[in-house]
Amino acid sequence: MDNIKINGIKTYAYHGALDAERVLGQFFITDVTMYLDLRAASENDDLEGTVHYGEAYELVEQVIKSEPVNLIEHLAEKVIRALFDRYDKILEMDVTITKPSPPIDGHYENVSITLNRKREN
Ligand SMILES: Nc1nc2c(c(=O)[nH]1)N=C([C@H](O)[C@@H](O)CO)CN2
Repeated sequence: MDNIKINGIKTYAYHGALDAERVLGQFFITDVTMYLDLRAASENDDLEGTVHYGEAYELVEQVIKSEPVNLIEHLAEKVIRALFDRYDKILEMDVTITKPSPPIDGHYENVSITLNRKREN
């Protein structure tokens, strides 16, 4: 299916299950893939037939900067709900949230979760 991706949205926020994460904060990286029919936009060269990725970006940032939650899974669910509510055209979505530097000892690149959701209504 056609899709629009917004990659590597980097936001400083205070999510996390640990007290230290709520106090110090950290960066969160969000990647969004929105699946929708882009034939109207690609054939008619018209922004009305698609999702304005600049506006979608701002909505995602707004959600990530909103009140802290424990899990990045829950944060991703909030991003998905906000985008589905705002844009009827989106039929399916993948949202990945990455913590580049979580407070976990060890040698690894980062941690991330991905949710895939299809519109239900
Ligand atoms: N599956 C998850 N596991 C953990 C999360 C999370 O969001 N999803 N979060 C934490 C802490 O907040 C982490 O950053 C460090 O302990 C732990 N595990």
